[in-house]
Amino acid sequence: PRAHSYTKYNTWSEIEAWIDSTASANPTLVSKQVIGNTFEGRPLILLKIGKSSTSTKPAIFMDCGFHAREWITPAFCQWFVKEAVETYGSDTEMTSLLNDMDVYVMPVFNVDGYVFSHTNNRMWRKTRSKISGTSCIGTDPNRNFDAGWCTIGASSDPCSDTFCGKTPESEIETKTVADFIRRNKSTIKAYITVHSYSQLLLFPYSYTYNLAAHHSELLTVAQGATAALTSLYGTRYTSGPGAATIYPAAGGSDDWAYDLGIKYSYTFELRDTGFHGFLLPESQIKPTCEETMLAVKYIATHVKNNL
Ligand SMILES: NCCCCC[C@@H](C[SeH])C(=O)O
Ligand SMILES: [Zn+2]
Ligand SMILES: [Zn+2]
Ligand SMILES: [Zn+2]
Repeated sequence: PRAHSYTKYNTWSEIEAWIDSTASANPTLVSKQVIGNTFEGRPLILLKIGKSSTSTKPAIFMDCGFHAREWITPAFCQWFVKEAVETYGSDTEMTSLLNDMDVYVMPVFNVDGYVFSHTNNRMWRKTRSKISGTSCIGTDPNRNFDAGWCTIGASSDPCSDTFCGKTPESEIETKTVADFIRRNKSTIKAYITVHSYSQLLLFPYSYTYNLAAHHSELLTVAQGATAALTSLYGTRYTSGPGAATIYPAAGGSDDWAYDLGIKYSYTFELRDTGFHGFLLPESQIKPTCEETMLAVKYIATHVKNNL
């Protein structure tokens, strides 16, 4: 049977096994939490990364695999965890980050969709929920959050790839993560959601063209993060508010987190700009993850320094 590798697109079962082995191999830095189940009954799993402490530390929440076909994103979340456990104690930035904060990493948000994209349809995007009254399957989880829900850049057609759902948080995956973040909103200082592709670093709002209250700080931090990213291999990124930078899109997790009071809320669109698109070759996993680490560490360090 295939083994887990940080430089290949692992199957869900390989990722699940990796989660368990990583947590058990690093008991003082890593703990596993199952926070719920998907529509098809798979576990929704968080890894809590940070120097274990009896007191509650401020935290960052990062998720990958929102959209099934965006395979580079679970690869990045796995890479982040690898870098954290490997460089804690040697890399000063990572060490002070994990001493002072916790990072909740959700390697795969849309587990059912990720499995389906491996077994049936590589280009699948949505969840795999059954919707009453139609044979069409699934909701776009990034249109399903209660943030300007279904007002713009989303569809009320269940057969659309941007179907917003029958109601906000109709998807059990959305509700489970929203509940977790609501429960922990006093400690969660930043929300990062990792998508592909387009090479963008986006921040609120996408449900309106109005600028966020913290627009200037969010832009400055995004520009610093993308400059750090570009410094490694020259990969060019664009930063900006979602509506104007990519397209208007209501119901997004980033807008929802921001309006909940989590100021540092970012959406990444990783490599590339369309040559391979969602089918990014495995040869680009390492460089993509290495450069993205620089951007995520930049944001995390800014958050830590501005607690
Ligand atoms: N909250 C919307 C952020 C901008 C759009 C992000 C992309 C990722 Se594939 C989308 O959900 O269409
Ligand atoms: Zn996406
Ligand atoms: Zn995308
Ligand atoms: Zn190529």
